[in-house]
Amino acid sequence: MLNTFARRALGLKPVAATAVATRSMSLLRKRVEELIPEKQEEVKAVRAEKGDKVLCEVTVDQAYGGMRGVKSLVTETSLLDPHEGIRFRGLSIPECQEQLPKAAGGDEPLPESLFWLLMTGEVPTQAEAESLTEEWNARSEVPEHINKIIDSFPKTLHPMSQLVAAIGVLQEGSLFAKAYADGVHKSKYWETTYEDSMNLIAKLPNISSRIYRNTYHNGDVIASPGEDWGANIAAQLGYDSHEVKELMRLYMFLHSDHEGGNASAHATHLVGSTLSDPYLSFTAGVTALAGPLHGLANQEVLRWLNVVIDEVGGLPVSDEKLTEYIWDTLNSGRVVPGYGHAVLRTDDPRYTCQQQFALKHMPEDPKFKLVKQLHELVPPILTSIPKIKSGAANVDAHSGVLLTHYGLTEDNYYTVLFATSRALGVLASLTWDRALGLPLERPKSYTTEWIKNNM
Ligand SMILES: CC(=O)SCCNC(=O)CCNC(=O)[C@H](O)C(C)(C)COP(=O)(O)OP(=O)(O)OC[C@H]1O[C@@H](n2cnc3c(N)ncnc32)[C@H](O)[C@@H]1OP(=O)(O)O
Ligand SMILES: O=C([O-])CC(=O)C(=O)O
Repeated sequence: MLNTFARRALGLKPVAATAVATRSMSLLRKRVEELIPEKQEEVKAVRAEKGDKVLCEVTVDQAYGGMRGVKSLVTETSLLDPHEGIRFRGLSIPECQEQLPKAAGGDEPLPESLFWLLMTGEVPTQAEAESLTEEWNARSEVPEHINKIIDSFPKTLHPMSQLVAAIGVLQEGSLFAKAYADGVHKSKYWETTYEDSMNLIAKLPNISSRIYRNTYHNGDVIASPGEDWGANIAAQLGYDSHEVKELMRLYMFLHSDHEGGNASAHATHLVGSTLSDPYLSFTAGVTALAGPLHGLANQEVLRWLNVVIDEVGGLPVSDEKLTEYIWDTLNSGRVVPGYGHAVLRTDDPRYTCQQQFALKHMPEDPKFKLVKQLHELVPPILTSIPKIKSGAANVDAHSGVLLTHYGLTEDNYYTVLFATSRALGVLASLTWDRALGLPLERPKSYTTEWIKNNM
């Protein structure tokens, strides 16, 4: 059922929300509302005390070099350490796995509990996490005319392009855009940013799974079972087992956020800084994620593995042949997908966490064994090349084989799952951008001519 704000924005008659939805709808928003004045004061005090401190100097090389290492963003939801990996609001991946509420009978954190953590900095109670499950189910309906538009997309259109287009159309329901057009006071921007974010996140399982079922299963769309967010995604893709639901909860938790400088988070933040609404801002993040050096690398990894397997005539493959293939890739001017990182300098803990899932659920899977073998062979080769700063495995080196194991072999769909998860992090951040009144982002650029003449 659409919530009252969304129905109004879509020109539909408001209907009474269920008692459950009304109760739960207030929980997270109420907590965020309580936290905003505290956080605004904190930021004000930090800026007053430390506003003139220097975070870093920027060299000409950094300006040409993709701003690597330039410290110039503030993002509250997570922080990346080059050696330790990501911490979500201070909690490492194992700490989240231990502390965050789970589904009944499950071992992996509910994405709902992670979203609560990202939004508030607090570990939710089981009841708080479950209130989000209820709330997202209550907000999950996609208007029928938008479903029809999604159904009209050709199967040949890349699923990421379908996702961008679908979210672009969903934007007609943006409460932020409407409130802005109606002249809302800037102190209230966060409220409709929050509502749009919640509506968009709630609808993503319906949208993402519809794209999958249309593209690969002749439009045989599966209705939401109304379980938790991760379980709904698994079920609507066509996987009803406990194990795939667990995998989907884990996947959605792991891919959600990676501080503010990665291309999808930064793109969402940048576009959001123009006061573009959450739907349009998120499409910017999705298009960034669709690049092969970023999220699409998970698709590229699976393709790379499949080409290796075809070329060597099946598994297992010897270390010698694999080494030869890695060098062929490098010598032909291509990257080895799933390895290297702009910030991380050791194995990505998201890789390690997925490996633990595989060891528990699918230790004998031949492609998992190939991934493990590559994990031994690729890093020393890459680190033997002086220009490469890290040869370590990143998150994308592993995710595809987990999905493939359970039968989800359509690799050009994988990044849609990544994007669905990434919505949790970047939309939580966007809500805080509005709550803290962050301004338009607009760094200064120079020409080469200027640098030659002035540096
Ligand atoms: C969710 C994510 O986004 S995780 C990352 C997913 N992307 C991939 O797995 C793609 C493969 N990896 C890469 O292309 C890179 O390691 C990136 C894009 C992730 C990081 O790039 P950078 O920060 O520029 O890394 P770095 O400083 O080490 O790059 C220096 C050189 O090494 C190369 N290099 C880095 N990693 C690799 C790799 N895996 N294979 C081959 N070459 C590599 C770069 O292409 C660059 O070459 P160039 O100077 O000729 O352009
Ligand atoms: O941090 C980065 O640059 C890329 C990455 O791993 C992510 O966004 O998940």
